[in-house]
Amino acid sequence: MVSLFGTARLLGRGKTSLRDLLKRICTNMSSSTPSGKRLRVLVDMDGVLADFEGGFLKKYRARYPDDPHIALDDRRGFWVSSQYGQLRSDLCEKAISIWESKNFFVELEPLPGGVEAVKEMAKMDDTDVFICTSPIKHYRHCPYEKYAWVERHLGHDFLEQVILTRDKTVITGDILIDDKPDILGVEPKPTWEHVLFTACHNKHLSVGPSQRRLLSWEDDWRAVLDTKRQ
Ligand SMILES: Cc1cn([C@H]2C[C@H](O)[C@@H](COP(=O)(O)O)O2)c(=O)[nH]c1=O
Ligand SMILES: [Mg+2]
Repeated sequence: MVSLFGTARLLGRGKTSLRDLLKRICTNMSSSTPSGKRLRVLVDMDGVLADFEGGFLKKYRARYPDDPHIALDDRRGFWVSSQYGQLRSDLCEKAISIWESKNFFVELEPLPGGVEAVKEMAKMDDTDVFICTSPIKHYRHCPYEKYAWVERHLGHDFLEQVILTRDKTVITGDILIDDKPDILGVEPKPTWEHVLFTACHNKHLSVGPSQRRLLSWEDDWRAVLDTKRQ
C-alpha cells in the first residue's frame, strides 16, 4: 500500500505524476480478473508500433541504390539480414549497417493506429501496458533512440513503461503483442500469451490453432484483451 508519507515524498520529488500515483493506489483497491489481478499487456515496438521494415527499406535503398533490394511484399522470415544475405552474401552486412546507424530507430514512423491503441489501453481500468522491446547489441544509438521514440510519440510519462530486454520470456505479463513468430528464451513457459501481430514477413505463415493474431491495430484488440480478463 502506498503510504501518505511516501505519496507526498514521491510527488514532492517530481518522480511521479498525480495520475500515476492514483493508479498505483487504486491497484491496491480494485481487481479486474477472477484471479484478482490487473491485466498486464506487453506491446512490442519494432514491427508493432514502429515501422521497422518500411524504415529499413527506405534507408537501405537510399544508401545502396545500385544494390538489389527485397520489396516488402517479398519479405519472408523475421530476420531481414538473413534474407538479404541469401540474396547476395555481402548484403547481410549492408542491411545490418542500416539499423546500426544513428537516427535509424528514432526516425521510424509509427505504424497506423498503434500509438492511439496503446494510449487507449493505458487509460483502461485495471490495465497496465508496457512497451517490451529488444535492443540490438550494437548499443551506441539503439537503446537511447528507443526511449526517445517513446517520449516523442507517447509522452514523457510513458518512459516508465519501457522494458528493454533481449529475452522477453523472463518478463511476466498476460499478453505479449509481437510480430516475431517464435519468441524464445531461457524461460520455457512464459506467463504471457503471444498474440502474433501481422507484418510483411509473417503474413504468409500458417500459425497453430492455439496462436491468435492481430491483423493490424484496426483489428479488435479490445476484444483480445477482454478474453484475458475473464
Ligand atoms: C529484422 C531484424 C531485426 N533485428 C533487431 C532489431 C530490433 O532491435 C530487434 C527486434 O526487436 P523486437 O523487440 O523483436 O521487435 O531485432 C536484427 O538484429 N536483425 C534483423 O534482421
Ligand atoms: Mg518486433
